[in-house]
Amino acid sequence: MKTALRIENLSVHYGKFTALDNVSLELQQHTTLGLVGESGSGKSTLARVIAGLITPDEGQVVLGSQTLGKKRSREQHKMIQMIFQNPDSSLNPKHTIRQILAEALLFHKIVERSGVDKRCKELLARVHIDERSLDRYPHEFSGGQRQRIAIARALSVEPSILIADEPTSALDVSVQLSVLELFNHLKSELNLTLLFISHDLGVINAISDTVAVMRHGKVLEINPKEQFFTHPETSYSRELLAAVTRMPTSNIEGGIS
Ligand SMILES: Nc1ncnc2c1ncn2[C@@H]1O[C@H](COP(=O)(O)OP(=O)(O)OP(=O)(O)O)[C@@H](O)[C@H]1O
Repeated sequence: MKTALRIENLSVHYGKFTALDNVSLELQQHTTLGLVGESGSGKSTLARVIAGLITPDEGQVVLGSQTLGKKRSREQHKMIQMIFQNPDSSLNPKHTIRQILAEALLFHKIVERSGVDKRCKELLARVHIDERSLDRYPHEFSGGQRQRIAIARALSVEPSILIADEPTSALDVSVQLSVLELFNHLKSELNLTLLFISHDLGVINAISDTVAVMRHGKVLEINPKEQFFTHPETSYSRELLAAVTRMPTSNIEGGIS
């Protein structure tokens, strides 16, 4: 298996508080790394550093064979896309879905202007939204549909790595499952590498190949999913698993039984 992304000795301090403490890990190509940990453990900070939204105080992010500097090129930005808990943070409410997708497609020169419409329709089809919705505005969709549109927007620039930070936490359980199925499907269809953050171990089980556990800004454990769920390495992981009193059932491939 090839390494898609490597992070080396990352530290981030907010004043005197250390949010990331010398974190190193690797994302293997075409796999999903599920990142778990209690609130405040540094998961979002790590995601934001990888996406280039925060500059770390120490350490580096290496994409393939390129070390990403403080100022990323447009091409480097495009390769790592992020999806947030609240899809509205990436969907301009004043723009139609067509405008939202077209802006990304043209900015990153993915298609010529004449090819925008066709590509917008393909992107919507990919996330199972009716192509006739292109002239509607974000508020005209449900939360689950808005998250699908945010995923289409992220995919529009053809990234190799997708970071999803609690993308299903704000959704109803039934909608959560369909969005998770979509991520699993897109991963295999588009050969994506995923970093998927969730505090929900049921979700992590349904989506991950590998699980990493964070606490107090450090990665405590990183292991194949099966090993994490059956033979967790640290007492903290055992506590996390013991704290789960109810796991949702799923029919997602590789999901919860
Ligand atoms: N801009 C900031 N300024 C100061 N402190 C911050 C800032 N952003 C995050 N923190 C602190 O850093 C720590 C890690 O935050 P982070 O959002 O990375 O954790 P998390 O594991 O994603 O938590 P959650 O699951 O609640 O989203 C928290 O204690 C948070 O309060």
